[in-house]
Amino acid sequence: MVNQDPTNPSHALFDQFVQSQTCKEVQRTFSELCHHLQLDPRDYQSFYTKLKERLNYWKAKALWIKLDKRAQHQDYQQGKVCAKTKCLVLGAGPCGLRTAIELALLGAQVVVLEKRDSFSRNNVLHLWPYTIYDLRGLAAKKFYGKFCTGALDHISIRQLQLILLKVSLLLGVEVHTGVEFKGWMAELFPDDHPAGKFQFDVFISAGGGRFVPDGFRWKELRGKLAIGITCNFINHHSAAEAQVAEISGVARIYNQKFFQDLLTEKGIDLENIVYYKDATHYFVMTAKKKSLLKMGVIKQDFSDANQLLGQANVDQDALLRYAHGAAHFSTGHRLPNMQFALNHAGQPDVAMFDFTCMHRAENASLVRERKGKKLLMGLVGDCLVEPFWPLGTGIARGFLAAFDTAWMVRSWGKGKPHLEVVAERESIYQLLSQTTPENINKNYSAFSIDPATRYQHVNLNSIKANQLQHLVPMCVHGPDSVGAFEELLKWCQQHTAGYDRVKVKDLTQSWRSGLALCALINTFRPHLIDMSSLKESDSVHNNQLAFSLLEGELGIPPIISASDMATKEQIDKLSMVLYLTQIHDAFNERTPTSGKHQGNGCHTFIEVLFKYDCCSQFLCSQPVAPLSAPEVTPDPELSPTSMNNEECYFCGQRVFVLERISTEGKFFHRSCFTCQQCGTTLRLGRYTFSQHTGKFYCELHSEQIENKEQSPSVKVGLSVLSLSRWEMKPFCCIPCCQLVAQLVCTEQLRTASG
Ligand SMILES: NC(=O)C1=CN([C@@H]2O[C@H](COP(=O)(O)OP(=O)(O)OC[C@H]3O[C@@H](n4cnc5c(N)ncnc54)[C@H](OP(=O)(O)O)[C@@H]3O)[C@@H](O)[C@H]2O)C=CC1
Repeated sequence: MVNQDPTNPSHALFDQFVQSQTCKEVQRTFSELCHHLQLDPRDYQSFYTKLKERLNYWKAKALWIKLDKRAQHQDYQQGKVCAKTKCLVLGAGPCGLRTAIELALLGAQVVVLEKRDSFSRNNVLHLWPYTIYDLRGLAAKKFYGKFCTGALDHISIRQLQLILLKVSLLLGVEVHTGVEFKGWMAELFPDDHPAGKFQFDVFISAGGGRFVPDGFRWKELRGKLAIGITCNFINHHSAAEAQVAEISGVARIYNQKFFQDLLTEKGIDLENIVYYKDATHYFVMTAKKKSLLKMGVIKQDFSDANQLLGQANVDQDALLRYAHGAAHFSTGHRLPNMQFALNHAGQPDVAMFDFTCMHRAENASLVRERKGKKLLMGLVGDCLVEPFWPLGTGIARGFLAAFDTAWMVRSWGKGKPHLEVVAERESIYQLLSQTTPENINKNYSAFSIDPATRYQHVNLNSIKANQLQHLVPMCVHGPDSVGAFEELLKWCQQHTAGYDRVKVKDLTQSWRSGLALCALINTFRPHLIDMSSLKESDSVHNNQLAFSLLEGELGIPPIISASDMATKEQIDKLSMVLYLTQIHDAFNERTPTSGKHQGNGCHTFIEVLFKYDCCSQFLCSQPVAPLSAPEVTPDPELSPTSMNNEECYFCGQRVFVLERISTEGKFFHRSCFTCQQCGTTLRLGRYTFSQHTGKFYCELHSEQIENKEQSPSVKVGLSVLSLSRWEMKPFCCIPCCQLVAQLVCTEQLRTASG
């Protein structure tokens, strides 16, 4: 090669690396380059710097300029911000690799595991303008000269993975292929793989739609049956093939004649079709069930989509004929020599699937304890939100989530309290499903991992830490928290000592009769309670009195009902700790005015507890009111709901923290969470929520409701209903049916690989 120094083999190796066209080749040439330059790729902190120093080659320099520009962004703080963070990324799909790059730029040690040992996906992805800009910034064109030339706005998954793999390796990411992550117990396969020794404090799953790690919950959202077919034909790159125009999306309502002719000529009935010319000739179409049955592609009609499209019910040869016929016709019979490309299994690359059903994780992050240490977990890509093909959102939202995840890891690396890290991530996650090319910021050059550069109207605090207690484990064993509990106990003992029938020995049983709580209140507000009037046996009354006073005077809501407190076999220690902590903090604002004791107790338990993530679910959502001299004697019979702002969404009754569950931003009793139609108890991971009616349904009735709501006179009405149920809010606001029809149908499959 003319451009390289013939005396320097590293230049040739570098060229080979840049031009490699398979995953294996990239890994091999990279390893040879490292070997030649005497670089250890595991030396992640200085690998990139040393590589730049040792590879004095103008072609490489052009690449460094691009990567340096990105790396110098202030968000990364010169790669120091996550210097102590160790991240395991599962999946070397486009989203896993894109995330890995950002984590490496933050200075983290990053290991990627991928169970496949080759990149074999021919399907073509539509790229939103910002993703094109982003990939250009990562020197995509240096690795793939044809990247988005002219008006092209798509790329094959395989090619995209190759680009991202190369950038990842250059930035010091360790990528292992042919390794499967088997879960926390079984860890890796093969089980003796060296990556099994990697100790990490951040785990990012980018394993695609089928891999969701333990701890994350999914929502399944169903729309109208829609059957997608993808197929790839070999691109021989002949002049005749070059002449054939791409179809960036043709929908039935715009070209009735085209679809009618296709039906007449071939018996193929489609809603729409897209054709992209890339490494392959790639087609994606939505086919009507009736024509698939008629053409013998689907053998038997079933109402269940899984059964309908199950392997046993599909005639593969008929499917090939169907796909071939549609592709041939739609390109005006001008594509010569149409041979199917092969998929990773060596079979003709044709797939038929149901894209009616979408999955979406309820949360994008959580914290777990693993091997005695805190582990931050996050989801990106299809395992976070399965893309709705007709909107072509896969990569665009996948990359946004990758940046958001990197922002989360940055906060983690900076030592932000765990609950706050998760709360911020979840606040940002709320925006993802509503993002469109139109409503993201347009200044692409300013895009960074900081969400404010990309989303309009970001509120990093829209979800509060106290709503996320289930995502962050409680640590009651840490030495500091044990100390804090003892200190709290001591404070309680100090301020209840000397009261008749009160002996505080612990933070649970000693409080059952309610007398200890009343004594605590009496110490600080003696005129609120006449202790002599209380009977030890009347524990429900005593507890109710104490709870009402504490809520009315201090704004501290009870965590449990008075009767449960009196009769429940077990009193939850941590709940009590946090309840008493709030009382402590509220009373600590002031010293006792009179009563048996003077002086305040200990310092802030909450701080210690927060430090150890003893979560804030029990903390009052309003600031605790400072104690003021009461004007009136509170009524001991005060209704527990009278000051209640935590009502069950279903029954309207008070829902105590300990008995409540929440989803869709609503709080309710576990027992009230039932299907609106049949009363079956619902599970958090399996229900349908209608945004129209605000009601919850079981799987069976979600379909019936959907059918009922479908108006036969306005067919797209169902799509509107479905889209709104999938929280694509901009669509539901469009009043004009025609406009909706246009949006749904033109977008459908325009960007289909999504
Ligand atoms: N057919 C298509 O057209 C597809 C398109 N895409 C596009 O790519 C976009 C981004 O996808 P992305 O989220 O990155 O997901 P991908 O599916 O592209 O990548 C995930 C990778 O992780 C691998 N994986 C899954 N489980 C494990 C495991 N336990 N251990 C190790 N590796 C594992 C998967 O292998 P395996 O696949 O063998 O499970 C896959 O190679 C999508 O939104 C979509 O646009 C993605 C997938 C398919």
